[in-house]
Amino acid sequence: MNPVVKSMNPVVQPLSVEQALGPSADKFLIKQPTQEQAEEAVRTLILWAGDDPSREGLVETPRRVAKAYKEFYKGYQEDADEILDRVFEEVEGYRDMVLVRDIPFSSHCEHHMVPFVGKAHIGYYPSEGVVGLSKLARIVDVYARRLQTQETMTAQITQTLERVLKPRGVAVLIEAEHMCMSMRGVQKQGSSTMTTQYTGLFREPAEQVRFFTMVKSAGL
Ligand SMILES: Nc1nc2c(ncn2[C@@H]2O[C@H](COP(=O)(O)OP(=O)(O)OP(=O)(O)O)[C@@H](O)[C@H]2O)c(=O)[nH]1
Ligand SMILES: [Zn+2]
Repeated sequence: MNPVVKSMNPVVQPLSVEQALGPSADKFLIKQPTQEQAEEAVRTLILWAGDDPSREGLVETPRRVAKAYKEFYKGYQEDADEILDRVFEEVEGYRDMVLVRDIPFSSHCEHHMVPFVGKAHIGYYPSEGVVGLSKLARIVDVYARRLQTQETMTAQITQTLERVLKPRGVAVLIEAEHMCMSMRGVQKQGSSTMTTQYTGLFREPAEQVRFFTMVKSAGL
């Protein structure tokens, strides 16, 4: 039986998309709803699920969900180009591939807002210096913590490295499991999706083989 749902606060209404977007559809001009409006939207979804947002176990949930959203989607507040603004040039002429593999990430697909979780592997051939290794992992998080598809995320990471570092080549491989395919819908647990994007030297098939072999070779 459905729980009895008490009336909700009539004053706070969730912001409509039109209100949030204003006259422009430019996503960077989106007016952020207030915390209260975000919490009200969560209450609406709890009702939609069929539960009572005013019962004890759920009464704090809208506040927690709003807080969690700040974390899940903090990439909108971050600028990937700024993260890469420091290049180390004193590397004794090192010019071979730099590969950071097995960078774990969790993201949310833009179609269902359900998690997809996996690993990113990033390789590049430096031109005028190298970038801090942790910065590559930070770039992954900037895009993972937004709504998008795995393909978009792969392309965005590649384009950012290409634009800012101007390397001789970039290779990005992402493998992930999409909860929208395992927890719901077609319900295929364990299937994974791989996406790749290559630029510069990595357009050569032999370089792609080398990259893939290094990604999949035995670890430490
Ligand atoms: N290409 C791509 N598709 C994705 C990604 N994340 C989720 N999807 C897919 O997005 C599609 C959305 O399809 P729709 O038919 O519009 O939505 P749906 O009725 O929920 O589809 P089902 O998941 O098949 O139930 C699904 O096939 C998902 O598997 C992604 O990162 N990349
Ligand atoms: Zn999905």
